[in-house]
Amino acid sequence: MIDKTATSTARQIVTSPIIVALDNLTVEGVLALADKLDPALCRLKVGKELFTRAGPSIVQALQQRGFDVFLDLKFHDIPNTTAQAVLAAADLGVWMVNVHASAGSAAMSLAKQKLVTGHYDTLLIAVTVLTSMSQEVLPQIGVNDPLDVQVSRLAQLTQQSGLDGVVCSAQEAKVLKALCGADFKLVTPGIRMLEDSADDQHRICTPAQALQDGSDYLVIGRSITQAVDPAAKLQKILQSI
Ligand SMILES: O=c1ccn([C@@H]2O[C@H](COP(=O)(O)O)[C@@H](O)[C@H]2O)c(=O)[nH]1
Repeated sequence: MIDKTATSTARQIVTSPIIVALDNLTVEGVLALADKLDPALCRLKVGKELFTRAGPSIVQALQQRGFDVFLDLKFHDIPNTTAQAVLAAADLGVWMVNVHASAGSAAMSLAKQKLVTGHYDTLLIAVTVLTSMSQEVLPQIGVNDPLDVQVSRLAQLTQQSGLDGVVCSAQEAKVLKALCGADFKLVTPGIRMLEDSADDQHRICTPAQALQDGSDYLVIGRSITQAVDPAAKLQKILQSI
């Protein structure tokens, strides 16, 4: 087991709300990009693609460069498996980890309880409705309510389960801040500058609008990682907010 005090006390103050999603890159590309970015200006997100390729050592390599890491593995399983996976993530000293809210309250509560009992400071959040999804596709997964109703329902379930916040679209931020309060973190992917392509995202928003509406953290991947000069693109985004 990793000494969690060694990793958690090393955390630095980051004032930027930007979390850069490290997708569509080789492991070497990720490290080269990390070396061009300033840990005071952004956090980094390790998702399923990168973690499956590189494993826990990539988390450590990014932490050693001074970055807070959001481990975005979106655990969705029975309560015991979900909670143990969250604990394993916390043992890596990550700043934030997530589960799917649709795993249910038992899974979310147990995971949070394990973190509290173990005195971990890792934030635990839950995904509501993926930002790539639109109202039209919800019936495919048996949801016939309006999308914003489903997002609010899962956000409230997440809060009642004791978690620190949710992943949602910035389009839902205003409503969720009013519903869940200022301390409940809203982590919003699907962030695009006006000149950016939406790619596979449906519920998108500009960085400035997202913050104005109550997003706490903006997850930005391809707009930065696929830019000719990623550090310059990050600067441009920061200037826009
Ligand atoms: O609802 C969700 C949950 C997670 N994501 C993740 O965020 C990034 C977004 O990347 P972009 O390149 O800026 O579109 C990606 O890693 C997703 O897995 C999300 O988009 N929506």
